[in-house]
Amino acid sequence: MATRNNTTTLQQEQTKDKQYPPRTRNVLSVQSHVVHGYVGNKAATFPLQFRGWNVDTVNTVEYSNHPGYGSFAGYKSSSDTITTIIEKGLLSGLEIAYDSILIGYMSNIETLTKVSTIIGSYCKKNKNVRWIIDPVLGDEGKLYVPSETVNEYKNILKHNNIFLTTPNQFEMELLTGVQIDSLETLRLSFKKFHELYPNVKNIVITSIEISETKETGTMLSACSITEEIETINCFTVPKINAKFNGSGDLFTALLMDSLIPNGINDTSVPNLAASLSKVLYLMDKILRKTYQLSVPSETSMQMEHNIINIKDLKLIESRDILALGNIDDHLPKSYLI
Ligand SMILES: Nc1ncnc2c1ncn2[C@@H]1O[C@H](COP(=O)(O)OP(=O)(O)O)[C@@H](O)[C@H]1O
Ligand SMILES: Cc1ncc(COP(=O)(O)O)c(C=O)c1O
Repeated sequence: MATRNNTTTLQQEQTKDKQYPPRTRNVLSVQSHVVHGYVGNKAATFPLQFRGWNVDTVNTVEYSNHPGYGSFAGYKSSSDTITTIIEKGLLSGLEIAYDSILIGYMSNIETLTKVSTIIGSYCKKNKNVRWIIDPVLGDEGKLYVPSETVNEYKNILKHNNIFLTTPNQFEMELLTGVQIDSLETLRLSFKKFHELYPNVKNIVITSIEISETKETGTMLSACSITEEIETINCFTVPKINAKFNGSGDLFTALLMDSLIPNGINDTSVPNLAASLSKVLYLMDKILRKTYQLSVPSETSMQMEHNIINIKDLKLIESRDILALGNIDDHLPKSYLI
């Protein structure tokens, strides 16, 4: 009896939905790789696979662990190896139809330039491929790449059709030349971004701290789209008293997942602010779980005024969160600035 009921439910689902089961989407993800831990491709792969993606990973570095540990071993992949794998092996050789291409940490400017040239011409020929760029330049006022890299990202964003980019506050400042220290300058930075890079469709600033947020222990995340450049949706994010390695990489992967249809929700093209709201909700749950499993409660109390560094996301332990459905009633609401 139970079996028959289950079958009926499945049949009902199949007729109700446009496509059942959901379509498996394909992404080419060009990021760093660590043997131990979860940054770069290691932070993106499991969540994306779990949510129905084939994830083809090209590893820009192969490290034992991320450098934030204080010691590590490994190597940077040469730009020739990376470009041969992408161009000769995957795009020309196998002619894989990717839904999206995601680029994150590049080990040097030569790799960034070569990889972007290849992806740029692939996307020109295949207009439905979404190119997603997480520009890795620095954080909290500190540049951690050679300064020429900033100009290279500017060129790439200016001369290609980019589906989504996810700079942090400092990266947005570098790309626009506008220092963000108030809601007014935040708005100005988006205006400048749209003027400089009109072919970038969706833009999200991952985390923003200005004097107002510092007083309230919060951060902001904000987004805007080319079709409505005057509209900036802003979310208040409660700040957890920790610095997480890999959170930006996970964030961009989850946002890509939410924005690219899987056949079930094709009827309503996902909207950027709605997708960002879902991702912020999931990030909050995953980071709180990571904190709770990483920091003993006594230490947590002692650490109240000091920021603790959490080297590894607890991604596997967060699989129930990645599977969450019916979260619409709990999602954070945005406000316009
Ligand atoms: N300390 C934190 N407290 C709460 N949320 C955080 C924290 N750090 C990161 N996040 C979440 O992770 C997302 C990605 O942010 P972040 O790691 O700052 O990106 P990036 O790597 O681009 O600097 C943020 O939008 C936020 O939702
Ligand atoms: C090689 C590499 N890739 C990616 C990351 C993740 O960067 P973030 O912590 O800003 O998400 C790190 C962080 O230490 C890293 O060392």
